[in-house]
Amino acid sequence: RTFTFKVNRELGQWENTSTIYPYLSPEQKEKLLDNFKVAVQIPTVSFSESDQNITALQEFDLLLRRVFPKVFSSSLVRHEVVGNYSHLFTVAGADAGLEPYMLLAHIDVVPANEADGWDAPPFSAQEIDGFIYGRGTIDNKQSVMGILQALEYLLERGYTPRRTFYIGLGHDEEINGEEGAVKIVNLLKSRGVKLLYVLDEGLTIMDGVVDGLNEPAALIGVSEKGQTTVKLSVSTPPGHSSMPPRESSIGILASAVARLEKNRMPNLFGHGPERATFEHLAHKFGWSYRMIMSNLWLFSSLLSSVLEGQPDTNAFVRTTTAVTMFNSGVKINVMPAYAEAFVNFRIHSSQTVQEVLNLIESTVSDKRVKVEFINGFDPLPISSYEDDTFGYQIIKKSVQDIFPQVTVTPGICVANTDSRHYTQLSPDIYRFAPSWYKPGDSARFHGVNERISIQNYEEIVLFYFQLMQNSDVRNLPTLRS
Ligand SMILES: CCCCCCCC/C=C\CCCCCCCC(=O)N[C@@H](CCCCN)C(=O)O
Ligand SMILES: [Zn+2]
Ligand SMILES: [Zn+2]
Repeated sequence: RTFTFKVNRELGQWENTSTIYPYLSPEQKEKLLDNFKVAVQIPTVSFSESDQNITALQEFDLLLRRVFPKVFSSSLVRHEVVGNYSHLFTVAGADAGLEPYMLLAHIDVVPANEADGWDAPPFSAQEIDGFIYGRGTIDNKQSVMGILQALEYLLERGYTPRRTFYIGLGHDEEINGEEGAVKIVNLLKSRGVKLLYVLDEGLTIMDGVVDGLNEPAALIGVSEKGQTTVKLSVSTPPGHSSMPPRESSIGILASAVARLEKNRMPNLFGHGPERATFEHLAHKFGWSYRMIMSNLWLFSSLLSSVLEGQPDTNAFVRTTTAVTMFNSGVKINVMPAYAEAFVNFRIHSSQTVQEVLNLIESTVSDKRVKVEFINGFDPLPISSYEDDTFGYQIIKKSVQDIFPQVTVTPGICVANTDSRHYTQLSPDIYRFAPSWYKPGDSARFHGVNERISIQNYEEIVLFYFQLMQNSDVRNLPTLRS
């Protein structure tokens, strides 16, 4: 098989849309950092589907109104509160004939506990060595604040968009988005809105994460994995611990769970959009890897075994298995009557929920273990990333404008986002925010020491600033043949 390398669209002539140069003055840098820190300091935590910090969500609403006065007063912007704490902004374009697009982000964060080993309190937004530490700094207040800050600066500088766009800020993404994203989608559907493209949180700029790839790469998520959760349970007669049976309910369940962890789901490298990721990156690898990369499918088993060696790259190549809850036992000297475990699977693009359930059954293969389907959905459709795909090319151009040293390539988002609720509004949904992701950073998502560099936050504001202007082109440039 030979590779086709995509011709860079920047070789074509881009339409001029009276661009406001992406620049931040020292005063603006100071202000945007202050705004971002306050946003991180408000603990907008989603604890569970029935427990959110409502006071914090209300405080966040007031913050947005206070720090983005132009956004909230401009005659071009319509603001609506949806589901009590989510926000929908409609920014009116001058040309009603152009199809609108939409930017998404979420306000809520997962819980954080300083005692887990944070270097700074998780809602302090403390600055250490040029980084702001805090829950939400990369998931996903950098996008919430970055988008609105960019719009504020554009409005300050007299910007009037040509193409209408929407901004949707969900307040419950971390607990499924039923009150936020789902209600925003229903509202837009009732208005007959169709979107040219949607951009949400997701993949990032990977730097030094893949062995042999010496340059940074911006991975635009063109799909996201599906997921399913199953409950495994075992019931055995209770009794005195001085006369235990050969196997306890805990032991039987532990063996089943261990079988699932040991027998991972198949490595499906090359069967989903991750194939395109490596095709686009092949020529960027160091010389020792280049032979492997340029004969990718000849060497795919070698490459896929390298990828499955790390948790983040492993998530790229297979359906992952995560045992997340395990409960049993009531007293030291009582044999437990019942043991249960929850296992969360993130489904590779080339598999379905049903196929994963079948594999679970055959791996557990013990009639004493009850396997119950809790919930799940198939992997999301794959958005287009062709040379003539407007959304993908506009995102790519905006990345290249702000990060000229970065290669842009399609990827697959390993986690889920609010954008999965938008499939009826647009076929082209992308998951990406330009935060830098370096070795070790995977542990910061939902983990300890979540942080972003001050410089990176400024780059994010400029990226959205550029994206809003680039989206105003009527058509993509024609490629030279
Ligand atoms: C070739 C390199 C491959 C590297 C691939 C891995 C890179 C991972 C980089 C970033 C991952 C960031 C994911 C950000 C989105 C997080 C969204 C999130 O947390 N979603 C939740 C939704 C929960 C909804 C309630 N069930 C989730 O998926 O759990
Ligand atoms: Zn998120
Ligand atoms: Zn998250």
